[in-house]
Amino acid sequence: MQPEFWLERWQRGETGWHLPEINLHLREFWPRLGLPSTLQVFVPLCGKTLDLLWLASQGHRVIGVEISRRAVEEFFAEAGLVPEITEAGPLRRYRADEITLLCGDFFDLNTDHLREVGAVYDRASLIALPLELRPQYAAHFKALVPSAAPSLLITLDYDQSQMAGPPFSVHRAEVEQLFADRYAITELASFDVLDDSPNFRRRGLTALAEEVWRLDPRG
Ligand SMILES: C[S@@+](CC[C@H](N)C(=O)[O-])C[C@H]1O[C@@H](n2cnc3c(N)ncnc32)[C@H](O)[C@@H]1O
Repeated sequence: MQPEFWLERWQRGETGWHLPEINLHLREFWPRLGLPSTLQVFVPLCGKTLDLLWLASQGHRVIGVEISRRAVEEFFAEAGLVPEITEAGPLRRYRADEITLLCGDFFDLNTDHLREVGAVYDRASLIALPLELRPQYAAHFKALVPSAAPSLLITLDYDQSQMAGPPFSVHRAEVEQLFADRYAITELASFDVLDDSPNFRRRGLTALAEEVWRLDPRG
């Protein structure tokens, strides 16, 4: 997916992935990771998710990256926060209280941006990327995210021949292929969500699972 695809989706307000509430799986499974609230949490491809606010409410410092300036500015405006804006290399840093959003391309992030990260929450970023880009995403992720940081990952799994993405289907085998060199991977839950997704049913899906993964750094 080219950046223009996402910028146009935001421009046209076609943001069906955006939830009007905190993600239920985040609420349920994040506490099970047992992470100290002192950790900074990285949220890749964050959109304007309210999950950023929930993570901050748990005491975490939060850093997200999002390519759409509209998404970033709407996030702060809708949260009633006035961010301080500074340049951060090719990205633009918006910061208010404990939440920092880097506006720009994930692939332009460098180790300095994520130096303090201690955990990751990824909902719907891996599945936003086409098959050929996911290995690059995972490689860049592993190069930048400090090696001790665990992740909570939320993906979708369906028969990719029934529907073109995004969202793309990511099977267990691919999660393993992308991340098993660095992380022990545990599937925490798999939910049948086809009934919650009439749009995807209309597009031809006969089964749709939402899967929650825990990625723990090895050694
Ligand atoms: C499917 S949405 C998920 C948003 C968010 N994680 C959520 O749960 O609401 C994917 C987001 O990634 C952003 N995005 C896509 N490619 C990106 C890139 N290369 N760098 C930064 N953000 C990107 C899009 O603008 C979009 O907001």
